[in-house]
Amino acid sequence: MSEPLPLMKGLPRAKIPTGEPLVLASGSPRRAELLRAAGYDFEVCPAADTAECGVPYKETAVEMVARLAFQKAVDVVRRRKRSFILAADTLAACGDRILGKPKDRDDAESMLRLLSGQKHEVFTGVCVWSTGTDQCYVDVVRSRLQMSRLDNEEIEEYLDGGKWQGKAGGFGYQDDNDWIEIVENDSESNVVGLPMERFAEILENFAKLADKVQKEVR
Ligand SMILES: Cc1cn([C@H]2C[C@H](O)[C@@H](COP(=O)(O)OP(=O)(O)OP(=O)(O)O)O2)c(=O)[nH]c1=O
Repeated sequence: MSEPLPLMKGLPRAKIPTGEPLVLASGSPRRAELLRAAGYDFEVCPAADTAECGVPYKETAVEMVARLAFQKAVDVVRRRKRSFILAADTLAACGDRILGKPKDRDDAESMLRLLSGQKHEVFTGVCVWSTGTDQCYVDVVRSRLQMSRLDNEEIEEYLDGGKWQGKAGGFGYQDDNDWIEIVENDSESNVVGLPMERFAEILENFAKLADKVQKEVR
């Protein structure tokens, strides 16, 4: 088995406040790996792709990740009894462009060319929901990053390797090259899909933070 990445070490863990089983409402291998590395027991129950629908007019990246994390949680809440559900959504943003997962290699290439040499941001929206107490909380964590200037050869080689697939912005911070530096909010786990430090804080303060959800929302 390969060594865990340095960013998977020393991650915080907190107790699930309601005692319900933790359910990860995401098919992201990174999120599962982060939770596992921190020592959480959990089950994976990904939200349906249709939970990521809707293109509201002039939505900001913060609004979008919050909405998508909430929609993914709702989708799984409808199917689960007595669970503590965790959903998330990650997007990159550069200038006024919001970058999701690339549709194909060409899309990934245009994202990489846009990010090359640029400061940019990664936002992760997190939604936690107790089905027992019907309480829910949504939060967004932002990290600022700097991408090195990439030459054509580096871009082609990265694209050929296929690691861009399934990653917002077409690039993985965890992929072993040193192209990206975090310049603000040093949460590596946030950048790769789940802000573990914030998640632990939310669990510790859930009773104070969470709002009661109207039953009709389900
Ligand atoms: C910016 C960045 C994102 N990512 C990943 C995290 C997420 O898995 C993915 C963004 O896509 P998401 O839509 O947030 O998540 P997902 O499709 O993988 O899973 P699900 O919808 O079931 O929750 O990009 C990295 O792995 N490394 C990075 O550096």
